[in-house]
Amino acid sequence: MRRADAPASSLLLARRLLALLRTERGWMLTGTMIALLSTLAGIGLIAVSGHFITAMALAGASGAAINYYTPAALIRLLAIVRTLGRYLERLITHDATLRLLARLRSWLFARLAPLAPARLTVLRSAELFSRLRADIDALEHAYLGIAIPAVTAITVMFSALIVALIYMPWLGACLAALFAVSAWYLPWQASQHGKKPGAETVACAEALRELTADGLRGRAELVLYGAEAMHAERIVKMTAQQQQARRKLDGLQAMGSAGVMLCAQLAVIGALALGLPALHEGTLAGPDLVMLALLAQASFEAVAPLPEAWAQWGATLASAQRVFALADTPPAIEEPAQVSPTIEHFDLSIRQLRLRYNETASWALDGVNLDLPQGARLALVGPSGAGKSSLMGALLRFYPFEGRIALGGIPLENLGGDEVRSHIAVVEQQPYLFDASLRENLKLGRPDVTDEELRTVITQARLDSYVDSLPHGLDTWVGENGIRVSGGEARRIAIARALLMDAPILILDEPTEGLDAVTANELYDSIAVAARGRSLLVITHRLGKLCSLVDEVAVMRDGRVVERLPVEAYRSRFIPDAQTMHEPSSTALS
Ligand SMILES: Nc1ncnc2c1ncn2[C@@H]1O[C@H](COP(=O)(O)OP(=O)(O)OP(=O)(O)O)[C@@H](O)[C@H]1O
Repeated sequence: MRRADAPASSLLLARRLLALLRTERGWMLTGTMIALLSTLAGIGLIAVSGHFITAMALAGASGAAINYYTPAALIRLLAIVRTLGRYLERLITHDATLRLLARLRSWLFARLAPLAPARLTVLRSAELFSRLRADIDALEHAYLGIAIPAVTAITVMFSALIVALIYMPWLGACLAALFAVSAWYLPWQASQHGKKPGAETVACAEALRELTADGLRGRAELVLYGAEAMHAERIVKMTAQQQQARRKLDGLQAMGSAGVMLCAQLAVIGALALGLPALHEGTLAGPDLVMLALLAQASFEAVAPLPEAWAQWGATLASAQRVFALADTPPAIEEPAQVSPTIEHFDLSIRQLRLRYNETASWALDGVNLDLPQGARLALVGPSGAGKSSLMGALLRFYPFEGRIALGGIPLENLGGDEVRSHIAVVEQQPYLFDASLRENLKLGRPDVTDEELRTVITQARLDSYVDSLPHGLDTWVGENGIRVSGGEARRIAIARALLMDAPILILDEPTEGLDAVTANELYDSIAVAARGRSLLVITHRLGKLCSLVDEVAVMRDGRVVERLPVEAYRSRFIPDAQTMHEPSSTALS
């Protein structure tokens, strides 16, 4: 049953892939046609040249006069078509490939974006990266490595058969048999035997990427625990396994190529064996025999790439299957069918909110009730695992939930995810800085922002002296390979980003966690400016000096808000000396 299903699903995958790439079909078709034309011209050149040289030799020997001009002109034409065709083929097919790549990547990215973060957290980043890169590359290779060789080989075989049948039907039959062996049997055998090592190579490559990425991320721990050699050993073992599988594949490919070459030589022998008697009988001219033998041999040049193309086909389908499976994953959050209603005010109300990360997990939020009226300033405190970040995830419409959250009286389910997030600015504990300039990083939520507006928020976020100290100011590269950004600076950049968003609600997730007292102190001013005129929700384990930013405190424990009280009452409960802010330990809350 499974076997009967397989071709249908392969066909379906191929059709879906073609449909996806239809916007580029003009370029693809042009490239294919030019590739075909230049291959046919190359084969024609060999056959016609053989014919011409033989005819000239025979004419020279017998002293007969022959027409030099027509074949010489034809040879020149074929040579020009072949040379120009090769050049144009490279140009157009590579351009088409790059277009395909861009189209596939942007398509997949657009399909993945709504899956973040709820659906993508189940995939390890290396796996996701591998799918985005290697699988898309494999799909893009389908055009250059499979479609063009297949179309070219089929057309060349068909043309060679017609010519052979016209001159010698038996040569046609002989060629048909040899084409069947080289274009179907050998590639089929290669693909059957190549399945296992092929899958192994892909799996090893993925594992190697994961191992390398993991080793780089955890390099400090590897050095600290003296485990570098052990990690390196695992990489070496995996590389050896990959090389072993690769060797098997290379062996199969070499055997396939040798088989095709053998078929080409057999075709020449066949042409001569069948043609020589005809030559003696006078039913076939000498130049025609040479032309047929050369044509038969040259046709196999077009057949030669087929074993690899065939082997590639299985890997391409496997890649297509993985990519489509990922792209078809339904988003965790369903967007409302109708246009979001206009929000009149920004009161937030949460009732009986429950959230868990999968069907079998325990509830991360288990009946949260909380109000954040417009303009209110509230701190949400609680020990690790109490559910503070989960509450933020639900508010931002990242995760599905039970119960009710309403923004301006409108249930979140009736608002689009982007609509909700456009009203809530978040300053994360560890803001991500893209591998780009500071300007690009700041403009993330507002690409159209003017330099003047940028300057204003930079001043408000107290980033001005930092920006002035940078070698290229706002154009300084700050991402992975750029300058080092301290925890405090990164937080300020995030605050400036949030200010640019101009959202009525601001959420700060552990805004001073990991910062020294001086840096944290400096940050309060920036936060106070960012919070002005907005509802503020500060998420933290320990309130500390953040209490100066809020009026009330909600205490979370075990997925619920267990208490809400004015900030003074909260402080007096835990802090005998409010000036030094001895810790209101999160465990003391429980
Ligand atoms: N992406 C996730 N997948 C599965 N479980 C999760 C995920 N995120 C959080 N949890 C679980 O949900 C519960 C609440 O975690 P959450 O991160 O919301 O708490 P928190 O109060 O923000 O903790 P912290 O202050 O340490 O960040 C915990 O039991 C945690 O293990």
